[in-house]
Amino acid sequence: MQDNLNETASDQACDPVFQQEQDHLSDTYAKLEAIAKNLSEKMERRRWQAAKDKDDMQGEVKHNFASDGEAQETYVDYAVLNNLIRDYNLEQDADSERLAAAAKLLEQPYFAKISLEMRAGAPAKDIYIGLAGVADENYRRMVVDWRSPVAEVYYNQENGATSYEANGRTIKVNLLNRRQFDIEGKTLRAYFDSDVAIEDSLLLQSLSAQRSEHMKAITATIQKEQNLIIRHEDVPALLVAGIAGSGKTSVLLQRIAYLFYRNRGSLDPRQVFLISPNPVFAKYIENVLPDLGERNPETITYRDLCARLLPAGRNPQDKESPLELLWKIDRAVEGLRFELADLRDIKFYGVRLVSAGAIMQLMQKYPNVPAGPHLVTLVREELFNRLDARLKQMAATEAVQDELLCLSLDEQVRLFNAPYDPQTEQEGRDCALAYLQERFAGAVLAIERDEWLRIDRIGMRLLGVENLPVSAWLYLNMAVTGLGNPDARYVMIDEVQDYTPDQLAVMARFFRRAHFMLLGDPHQAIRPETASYEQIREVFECLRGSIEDCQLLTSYRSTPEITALFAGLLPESERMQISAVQRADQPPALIACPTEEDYEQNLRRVIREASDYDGLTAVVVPWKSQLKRLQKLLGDDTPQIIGQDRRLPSSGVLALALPLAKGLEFDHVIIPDAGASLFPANDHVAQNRLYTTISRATRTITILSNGPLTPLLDFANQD
Ligand SMILES: Nc1ncnc2c1ncn2[C@@H]1O[C@H](COP(=O)(O)OP(=O)(O)OP(=O)(O)O)[C@@H](O)[C@H]1O
Repeated sequence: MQDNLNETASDQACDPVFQQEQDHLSDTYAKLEAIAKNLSEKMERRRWQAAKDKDDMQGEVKHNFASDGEAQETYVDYAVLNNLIRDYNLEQDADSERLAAAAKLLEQPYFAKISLEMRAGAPAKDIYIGLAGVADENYRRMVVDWRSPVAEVYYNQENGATSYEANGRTIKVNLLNRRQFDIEGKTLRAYFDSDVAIEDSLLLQSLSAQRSEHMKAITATIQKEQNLIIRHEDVPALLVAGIAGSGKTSVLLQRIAYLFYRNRGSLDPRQVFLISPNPVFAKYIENVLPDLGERNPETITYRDLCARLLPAGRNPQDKESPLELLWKIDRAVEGLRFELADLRDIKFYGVRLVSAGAIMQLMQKYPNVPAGPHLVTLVREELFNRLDARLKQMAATEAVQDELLCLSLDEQVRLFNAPYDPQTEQEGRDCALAYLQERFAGAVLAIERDEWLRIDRIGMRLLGVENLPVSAWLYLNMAVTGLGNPDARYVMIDEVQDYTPDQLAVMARFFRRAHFMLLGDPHQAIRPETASYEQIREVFECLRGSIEDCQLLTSYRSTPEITALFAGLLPESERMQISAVQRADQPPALIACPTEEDYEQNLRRVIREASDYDGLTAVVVPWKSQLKRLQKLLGDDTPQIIGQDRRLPSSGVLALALPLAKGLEFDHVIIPDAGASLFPANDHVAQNRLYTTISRATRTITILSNGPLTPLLDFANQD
């Protein structure tokens, strides 16, 4: 590998390759500036021209509806005007996308170059790869997007004969050189030519940079095993098992960016869901996709999802349902027939708008349609009509007309844009209908949400279970009514090991047409009831047909010393496969304090010292309740406590519980008490908690205990 990282400015001046690349960069940068300037001017001109054309044409439209023919002519004029505006908008949108790409590239025009021999003996073709693609005025590619097919060769990290896939074809090429750049704006700082796959100077350089309060994109340094996942073909479910810090979240976000690129124009961010473990995590990752020039997908927690689907007042957090119960629902629903007691009146403000009996009669109109989503859809449509008819009937009554007269003047103006003063009977009825439609808007929602079905009663009848747990209730609702999101095309679940099997089954069924990507680490399961990888496979094989597996075994987050410490908690066969790429740093500090006094002194000391460190230090306890103990012990010296809705600061010392620290990383981690009472030996879940906590650290880890350290760490003390 050739590396000019340590070259001084004068060395660089003598390096002809450096000079050539700097010249190429300067040239590219100047072209990018010109492209951005031209686009801005073109857009400004178009804006002006569009406004003028619109004014001119609006002046010419006659607004004449006197006869059918004249009305027809007016409509045609409007259509022409609308088309003109649409064409302007389309052109403006396309240019605004190009301008955004050019602006992005002005920050860093590219980060790599591959020199390819496309055919044996043909001259090498240099391809520069950047965050976006851009062509010059002759339509020659100056920079190709990192997601374009040919860029795959860069990520394959293999010099010599290699290939990439484009339009379903495998294209064989010879990679002569793979060059990485450290560039800022128009300045080339360094370049690295790598001919050995595993050496990646840019990666080392990027990893040695201090972490920040927000996650960063890893576009320039995506590794081969990560790239396989990012560019994976669409499958019903892809299950990724990656050790702590192996880039699962990074890969997930890069994949979303890749999907938006590959499906440009057809994939809307609202069709992609990211199920995030908690709001702090969602804030931690929220900048990555916008920095890549893409919009964020719908990011929600499982709890939020349930809250949206459950009836008001029902707590989304609840005991879990055994998978068997869910599978039983599928079987039971097959023979279901609705009974009157399964239905409830649609009733608001004491007014029965549609009775359960009337709903039953509607159902009887379809004797051959079995109970289930199809029948529910038919009845739902009928109910909308019924409600409409009922409101119209009510609007004609004197009682409602009287109510209108009693409305305050403000209310009348808000509802009818003028004081209520109908000139005809029909006008009076129209006003009354508008009033009733607003008053009973909840009824429309209740019909939409199929609240006229008593899911609990149906569950009781079919399954003999009273008060169905949340997931069983949702699952039954989906089976009976077809509740779900059929428009979602991709669903990404991060920290998949933290969900129970029934929660996963609810998501697999709710997003019934989506491709799932499930990322997790079985060793980071910190609650006993969550799904094992075998159970995850069972759920997705059962509900989505099949599941494919991928692994990530390199730690990018932590130093080799920290990686060895958390890997030491794993069985030997797994430990042997794990590697770290960071540069070596300080060994972990393990401090077992013989007395209470000694413990308090040491804890105060390490927290005090941490406040002078560069970067962010987290004091991580296993549960929220431990934070109270910490406060009791340290009083005013307790670090700032981070709760659910907080953003992470960029530096300082903070304290938080492990469930919230999951998925995040900190420069320094302090485990205030790693004694046997919190981390008992032979306790698999406690071992996972320790593994997860240690692996949050990027640079240093300090572990204290009041008394002896947990026997789980005996291996570390022996070294
Ligand atoms: N290819 C890469 N190039 C540069 N940095 C990387 C790369 N892969 C991962 N990283 C960095 O490693 C750290 C860990 O990545 P990430 O949080 O995505 O891992 P993870 O597997 O989701 O972690 P965990 O499961 O432990 O929460 C991040 O700082 C990320 O930027």
